[in-house]
Amino acid sequence: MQDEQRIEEQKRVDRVMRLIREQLGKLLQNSSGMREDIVDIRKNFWDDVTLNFEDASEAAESAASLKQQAEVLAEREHSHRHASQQVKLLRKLEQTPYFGRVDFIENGSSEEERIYLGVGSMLDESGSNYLIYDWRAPVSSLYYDYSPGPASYVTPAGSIEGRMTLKRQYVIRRGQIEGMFDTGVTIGDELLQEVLGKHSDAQMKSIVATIQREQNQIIRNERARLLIVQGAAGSGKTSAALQRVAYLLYRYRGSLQADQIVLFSPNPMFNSYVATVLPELGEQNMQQTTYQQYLEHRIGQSFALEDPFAQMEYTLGSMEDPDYETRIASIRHKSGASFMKVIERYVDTLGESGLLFKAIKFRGRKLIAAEAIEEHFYSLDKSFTIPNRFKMTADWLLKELTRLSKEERKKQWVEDEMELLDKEAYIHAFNELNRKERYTSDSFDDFDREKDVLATMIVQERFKRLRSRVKKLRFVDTQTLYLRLYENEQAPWLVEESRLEWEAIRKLTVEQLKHGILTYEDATPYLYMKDLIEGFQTNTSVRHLFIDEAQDYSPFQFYYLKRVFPMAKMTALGDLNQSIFAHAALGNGFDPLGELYSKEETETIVLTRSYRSTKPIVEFTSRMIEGGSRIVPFNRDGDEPTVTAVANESELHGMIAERIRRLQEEGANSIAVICKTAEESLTAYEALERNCPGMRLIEKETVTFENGTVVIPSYLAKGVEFDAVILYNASSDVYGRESERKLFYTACTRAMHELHLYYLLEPTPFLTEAISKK
Ligand SMILES: Nc1ncnc2c1ncn2[C@@H]1O[C@H](COP(=O)(O)OP(=O)(O)OP(=O)(O)O)[C@@H](O)[C@H]1O
Repeated sequence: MQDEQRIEEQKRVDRVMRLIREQLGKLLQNSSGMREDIVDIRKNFWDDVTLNFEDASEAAESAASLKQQAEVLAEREHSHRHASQQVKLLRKLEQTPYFGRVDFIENGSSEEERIYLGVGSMLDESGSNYLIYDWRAPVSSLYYDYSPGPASYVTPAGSIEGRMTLKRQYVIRRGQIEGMFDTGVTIGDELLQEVLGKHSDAQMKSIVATIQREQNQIIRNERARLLIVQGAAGSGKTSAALQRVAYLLYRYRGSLQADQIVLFSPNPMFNSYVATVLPELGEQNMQQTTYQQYLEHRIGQSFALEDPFAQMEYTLGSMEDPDYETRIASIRHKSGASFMKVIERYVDTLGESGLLFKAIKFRGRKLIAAEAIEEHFYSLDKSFTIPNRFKMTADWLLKELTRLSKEERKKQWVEDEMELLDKEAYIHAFNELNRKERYTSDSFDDFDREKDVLATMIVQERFKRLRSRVKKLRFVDTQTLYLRLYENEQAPWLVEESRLEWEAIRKLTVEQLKHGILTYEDATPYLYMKDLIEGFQTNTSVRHLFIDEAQDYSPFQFYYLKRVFPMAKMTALGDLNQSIFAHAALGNGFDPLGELYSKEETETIVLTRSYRSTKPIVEFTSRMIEGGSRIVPFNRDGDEPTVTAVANESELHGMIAERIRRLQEEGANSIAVICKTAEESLTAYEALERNCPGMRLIEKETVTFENGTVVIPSYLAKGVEFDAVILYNASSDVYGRESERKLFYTACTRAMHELHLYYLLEPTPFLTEAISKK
């Protein structure tokens, strides 16, 4: 029976493959014709357009002819784009036409429908029956949400109820069925086993064939304005996020473009790690960025901006610094909503007085004094908001500049520069006068007029920069304004900041700012203040914001992102057990995030199954954290993690090098030696590199994620995974503080198949706990 079914199924695959090839052949032929057409139209564009501007009606006809020709071109180009997308899809289907099937009988019908699922839809010869359904089609959710029995799916027209009689999975490669499973409750454990058991790839993979039910809830959620996903390490948060992007692009095709979706990821290397998932699904990539890149773009050169990794290095390795406790308190303090209120109170007072302006200078002279700008600003009606008053002040300044530029033309420096002008400039002046018809047959002062034009040109050119600076509101001294926020200990906006540590925080911040340093914890408050003053620079074209590793963002940062992207729905994916930033230690998890939108607009999905690591690894790492028993390992077997005590550093390096050699022999594609900090990583790399050829050191600037053997600081390993993880030094003096528990856990959970830990003297208490709780 099994064999018969397989033969039947193979016959269907053969038929579909034949059709794919036929359709592909036709499309390729048509699209090459289309391409020739386009090239032809472009080449002969002007030949086929009749241009005549003799009178108004001829001109109108010419415009119509031009428009028509442009439309033909646009239409051909559109068809060509569509055809080449179709070609791409068929080529993918040619590899694996489909991966699943469900048989479904709708209530009230006697007909059993067979639904085959693939990465895209395909119709039969008649054009009216689906041979393959796109995995994102409404009916396809049956496959992800149900096992055989009563089942339903939602269409735009309502819910369809019925009965699923079969759910089948296929492994098809190059047109041959290599495996076939009829599945029960979950989607093919066999297939999932196979997928998860493989060695890692330098790129994240699409999980389309094995999406789990709870992941499907994330992917297809359309209601929530804010979707919060709290998921255990390796539970597929990032995977589900990327599938969700593909789903949204399909669901809202025609109205949603890939560049209206932005993914905020933890570091630039992560961008390269996930870059192929969407193209693999036949979609264009969304925009990818990091919070730091956004900050850099906004803050520019005005400060020496610290990045989150430098902050992390400090919090992990500078305990000896006398300011350490103050800095940690400062990071925590500036991350919360109460500090936002401080900034708001401060900006409120600036509406009355206290704004700082910069004089507009030109050639070393003050053209407009700071006092004059201040006077103008505060003379404006106070019922206007500060940003509006700035806009009005800028308009006034631009008018002033126009007036001043006229005076400037008479200055000696303009004469001097005129003498240095070349022939082209004179010709330009002549043409300009001609254009304005200033030359008349009886004019006798042409020379003076030419000089005037040249002087205007020179001054205008030099004033361009001034005008552009005014338009960008560069006449406001936001840097010093931010310093003023802290300078006065009695300031009214600080009334509630009476906590003991505040005085120390205030002094430390003044010190940093005076040195031109803007720490990571100050960057968002600074931008918030700047935007409250100058007006928010919002981005209204972005419709979906994805925030991966959401536990690393402070409530302040979330609030800020919401303001910057007011039209976007937000999907925040995180794991509170991996909160490694000092600002996250506030103990209230994602609660502040839930306050961003109303309860009706917010949904939370919890993922507890972990897919990345083998069962022994998940069981081992879960014992390191509170509530770890709630994490359910996927049933995949493997070796127990090893814990090795070493006597000294030279033994440590010898044993790790030997371990790497063995792992490489066994065929591991990716091996990571995970260290706590960048500093420790460098030490490890220098000691190991000689005995481990090809080993690479990953630093915060690294932008590509590749297979191989690497040494990597724990915080950069976030979000990625490796076949084998070697935890470089799990001693108690490295991971001894409670605040380092989650960092240690994050590092260990990067392992897919093997985990090996080493320590000197005494193991970290987290490790002792994991061993003793067994
Ligand atoms: N449904 C699935 N089918 C196949 N593989 C899956 C599935 N869900 C997750 N995985 C695999 O599990 C691994 C972990 O997934 P992912 O990186 O998305 O998890 P995560 O929750 O973002 O992890 P972390 O928070 O630890 O970084 C990946 O290799 C991914 O391909």
